[in-house]
Amino acid sequence: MKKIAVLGSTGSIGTQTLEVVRENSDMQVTALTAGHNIDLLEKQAREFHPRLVALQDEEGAKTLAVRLADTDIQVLSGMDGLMAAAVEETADIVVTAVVGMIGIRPTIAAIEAGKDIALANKETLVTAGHLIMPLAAEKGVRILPVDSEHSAVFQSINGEAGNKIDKILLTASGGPFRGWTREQMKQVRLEDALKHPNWAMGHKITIDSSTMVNKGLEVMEARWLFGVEMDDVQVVIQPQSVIHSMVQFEDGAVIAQLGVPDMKLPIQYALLYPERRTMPGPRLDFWSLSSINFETPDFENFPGLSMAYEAGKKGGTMPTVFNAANEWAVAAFLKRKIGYLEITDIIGEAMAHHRWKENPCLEEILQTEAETYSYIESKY
Ligand SMILES: NC(=O)C1=CN([C@@H]2O[C@H](COP(=O)(O)OP(=O)(O)OC[C@H]3O[C@@H](n4cnc5c(N)ncnc54)[C@H](OP(=O)(O)O)[C@@H]3O)[C@@H](O)[C@H]2O)C=CC1
Ligand SMILES: CC(=O)[C@@H](O)[C@H](O)COP(=O)(O)O
Ligand SMILES: [Mn+2]
Repeated sequence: MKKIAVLGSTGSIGTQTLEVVRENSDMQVTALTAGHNIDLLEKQAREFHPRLVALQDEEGAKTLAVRLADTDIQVLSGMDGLMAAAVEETADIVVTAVVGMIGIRPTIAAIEAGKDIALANKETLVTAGHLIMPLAAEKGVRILPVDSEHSAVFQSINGEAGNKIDKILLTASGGPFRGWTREQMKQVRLEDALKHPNWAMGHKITIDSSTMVNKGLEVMEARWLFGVEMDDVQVVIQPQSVIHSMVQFEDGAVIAQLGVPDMKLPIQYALLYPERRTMPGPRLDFWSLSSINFETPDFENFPGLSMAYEAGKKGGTMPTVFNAANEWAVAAFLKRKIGYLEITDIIGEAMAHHRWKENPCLEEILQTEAETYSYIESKY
């Protein structure tokens, strides 16, 4: 029996993880967490019978405890609840499906407790990869990628132990504004940015895809997961999101993973690795697929991607500034408090203002996040 804790179970990745669990009778849920969605968390708790559930919202957790009083499920709240779910003793693997760098502390706690990590929460690796990867190695736990591109790379290097990666070719859809100029993007509304061409995802990552910041975060994520340099990761626009990513080896061979855009495959692969198992759903039909296209990324009109390379190459606290500024700006854009182009303007301003530190510890990462927020709030 595979015992699974899901951090962020009410979100896009969380609910798809539970669909995978529903389809596999040898999987069992040990803990579930959410931010505020008390109704869905209660429903999930009643269906999957975890030992504990945690809600970020303290008041909501009190209500949930009353609602679940007829069960033996423990109800916790806040960061303590998230941490307890991450280290719940019976779990083998923790799916990190919370959004944002709030995931750093529970991910570190889970690794310290010896749990394998099915990692969706890319912001954690971007900001704390230099702490997490060595810790995982020391504890002998596996960091199994859930992000579709990283799962594709992981699948492409399966069986290639000992062979050096020459280049990771990280595919990007280009988002809803592919081919647009900054001038055209001035009028972008929230509703436009939330229309991803190929994937149905949570709001934050959908906005990140539209600005190409998602791809920038993914370049940094790949650098930590696969132990390569930033310049060894090349972004390739593949508008249909059919090729999920590719790896070029030293002899020039390129190995890719393809499939329909469906996150349940990378989720199941991470949970069952190295086993592949039947999965219901549509398949790629090469007879009806008219074309697979490629384009070069537009670094000028999508400065979020250039700034991500700059932040990743600088290292230290700079990826945290890049990420924290983006989290702040996307949250403000989702509340219609800033315009679309201000998202990347804010990231640039925060990076230019930052006093850089090398090799930050956890406290310094969280302090950098707080300082980045205060700087932006003093201006916006
Ligand atoms: N969606 C996708 O297809 C993909 C997502 N990812 C990554 O996976 C992660 C999750 O993305 P996604 O599922 O889209 O996000 P969602 O916004 O759909 O879900 C986020 C989950 O985290 C919970 N949550 C939000 N804020 C907090 C908080 N402050 N404390 C505790 N829990 C919180 C939410 O609870 P509530 O519902 O109560 O708000 C929800 O359960 C992100 O890092 C994203 O980049 C990577 C690849 C693909
Ligand atoms: C499904 C997934 O992994 C997302 O990160 C997706 O890749 C976003 O699409 P973009 O390629 O548009 O960023
Ligand atoms: Mn992705």
